[in-house]
Amino acid sequence: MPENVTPESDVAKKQNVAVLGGGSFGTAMAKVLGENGHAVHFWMRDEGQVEEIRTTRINARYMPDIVLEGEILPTTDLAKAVESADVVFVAIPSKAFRSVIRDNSGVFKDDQIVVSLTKGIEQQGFKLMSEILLEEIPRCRSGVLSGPNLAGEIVNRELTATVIAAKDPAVRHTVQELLGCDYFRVYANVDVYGVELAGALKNIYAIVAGLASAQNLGENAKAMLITRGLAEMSRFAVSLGANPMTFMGLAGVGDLIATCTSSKSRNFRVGYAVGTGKKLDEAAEELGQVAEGIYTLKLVREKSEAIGIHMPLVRGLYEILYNDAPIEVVIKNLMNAVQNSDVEFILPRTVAQ
Ligand SMILES: NC(=O)C1=CN([C@@H]2O[C@H](COP(=O)(O)OP(=O)(O)OC[C@H]3O[C@@H](n4cnc5c(N)ncnc54)[C@H](O)[C@@H]3O)[C@@H](O)[C@H]2O)C=CC1
Ligand SMILES: O=C(CO)COP(=O)(O)O
Repeated sequence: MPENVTPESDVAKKQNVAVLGGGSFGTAMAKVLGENGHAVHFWMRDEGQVEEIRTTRINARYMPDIVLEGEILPTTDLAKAVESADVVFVAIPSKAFRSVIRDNSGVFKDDQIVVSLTKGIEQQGFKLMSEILLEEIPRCRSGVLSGPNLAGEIVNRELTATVIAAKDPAVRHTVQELLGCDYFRVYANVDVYGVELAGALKNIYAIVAGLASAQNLGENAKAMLITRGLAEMSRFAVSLGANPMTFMGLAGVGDLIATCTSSKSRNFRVGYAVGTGKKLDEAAEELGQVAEGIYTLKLVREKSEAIGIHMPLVRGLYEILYNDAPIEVVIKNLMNAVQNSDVEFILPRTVAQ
């Protein structure tokens, strides 16, 4: 059978799985897994939230209108959740990802499958979540899930596709079997770094798109920003070892489309708020949920300058968010920069002398 086709069944009908993180995306994935007939050990820190889900089957803070069907087992006992599970999904924001895994590294089992759902980059050392898993729990088999996956749509069973990226084919097949259903399709990739970096980088361009929307820029401008965002993020990722073709897939262009065109994206909403004159802190505070792009922007700006990769949208957005640069000045500078190659894998970019 070809590598990219899911075998009949690697996974017995019902599995024990764990979802770590009780926010929007943890809840969305717990819901899919529960509806697919699996026992979901759903870990979160807050005892009140556990009690609420246990008694009402609703995670009121993050998904107030959604009833979680199936065998959902909320708990504050991470060790018990992980020990009970064959496969662990981690939906913890990047800022806390390492500490949660490190503090509990002893409870993971040899060869256990651990899948990151997180779209961010660690502040120290520019580490992606799969790299953190490899460092903290090298005994486990890891994968990353990324794609155009707005949690608020998935919980309403709106048709969605995603990507599981893992080197180990058994990890890819297992995750396809666990999550796939008539509203959720799981495609496979082996370019773990590319898929993961795409998911983190697109958050930056979702902020840009929100800002453009607030400024009432037209459809041409929106298309320009999304496409140049794609050029910029793939240039950066390829320089770090990602496969450029990954950016043509769901985790690249797919996720850019979903988040750059919708106010359902929290990153888009932060950009929109700043575009209407709010300060970044105020916009983030009002959101009340994680917008990873705010932190990713800082790290990518620093990294791109260190390795000499041209990222004008990153630089411009950084100036607006962190140095209070006037939006119209940044736009003017971007529009008057050197007119360069469209697709630089075909025609190399002209580098200014
Ligand atoms: N919401 C979405 O549509 C999607 C989100 N993601 C990614 O999933 C990750 C998680 O995001 P969301 O669930 O949406 O965020 P959220 O803001 O809705 O929830 C974050 C959750 O993490 C918990 N948390 C924070 N620090 C923690 C710690 N130290 N220990 C334990 N729990 C902690 C919070 O209590 C909260 O339950 C992010 O990296 C995001 O980019 C990926 C795909 C879609
Ligand atoms: O990654 C996402 C959808 O694919 C979620 O985006 P936000 O974090 O901007 O809401």
